[in-house]
Amino acid sequence: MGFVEVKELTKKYGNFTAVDKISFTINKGEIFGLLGPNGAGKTTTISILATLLEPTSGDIVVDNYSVKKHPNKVREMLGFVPQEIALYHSLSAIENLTFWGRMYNLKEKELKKRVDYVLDLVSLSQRAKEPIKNYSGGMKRRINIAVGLLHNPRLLLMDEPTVGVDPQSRNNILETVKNLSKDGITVIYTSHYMEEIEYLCDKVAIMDSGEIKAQGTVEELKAIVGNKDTIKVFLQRPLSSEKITILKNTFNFKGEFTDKEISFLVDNGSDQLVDILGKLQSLGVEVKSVDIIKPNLEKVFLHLTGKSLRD
Ligand SMILES: Nc1ncnc2c1ncn2[C@@H]1O[C@H](COP(=O)(O)OP(=O)(O)OP(=O)(O)O)[C@@H](O)[C@H]1O
Repeated sequence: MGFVEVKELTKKYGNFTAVDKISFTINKGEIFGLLGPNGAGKTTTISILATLLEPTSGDIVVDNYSVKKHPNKVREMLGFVPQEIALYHSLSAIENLTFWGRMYNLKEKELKKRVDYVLDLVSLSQRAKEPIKNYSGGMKRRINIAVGLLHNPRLLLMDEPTVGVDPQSRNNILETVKNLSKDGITVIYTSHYMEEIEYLCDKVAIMDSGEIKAQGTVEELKAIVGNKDTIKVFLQRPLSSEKITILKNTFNFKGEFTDKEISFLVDNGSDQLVDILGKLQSLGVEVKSVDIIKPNLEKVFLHLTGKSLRD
């Protein structure tokens, strides 16, 4: 039994099904990614987990407590970082955090310690006394994350936490999430940025149109498209059909030949590159440039849904 069990979860808004019978399991301390484009149903799923929305059918169980039967028990365990920033702009970071800490009923002595701790975690201790209105969007979002961590949750829900943030804050957020997981906190992270999901997540569910199209580790998902590198060789001159036949007979791995480029699907692109270029040269093929493309979740998404993640 996992720490979080999502069981045939469905959410309808009127006649429209936003989440359609999805199921997944998350173990304690894992970072679980929900990857999908806008409208896939990620926020709806995470809002049900946060006990802000009720499921139409199905259930989510966190550490044996159902969001339907024991929402208060679930709420105690989780920290929620929503997409919208809910901070008082004229107050400082410390004042905002203290306000939220009191909402969580933290005792004053404990509260002060936790405020210092979470500010350090998001690397904003130095700026903590300034009003939030002086902060960049990314810094505000980091304070939002600090709020979600104040009461020491065992499960942290993060809904697209890096949308619209500067690169420095983005890196800080990604490193914070990694460190939380090392401390045993379970994290659910939604995003439409596949690079973040690949970097962070132990397991991933690919969502589209309210459904989970595939789930597993990043490696397992990449294996759906073959888990091979593509070496693209761009040509100086178009190849004759005779030359293409010779090339096809020479290279015994899978490849695609057009008159302007040749793509090879290989196990380890950088190891095979020199050999491939050497063979092409000996056959008189003039090469303009070369690109090695690693398999990624974007390719997997395209393969599963027929569309791009960033449509
Ligand atoms: N309150 C609502 N009433 C009606 N439809 C809704 C409501 N909330 C969301 N939807 C619809 O449900 C679908 C899933 O939305 P959801 O916000 O869960 O997706 P998402 O993957 O989180 O995308 P985003 O990144 O845009 O938030 C969308 O088509 C959205 O328009």
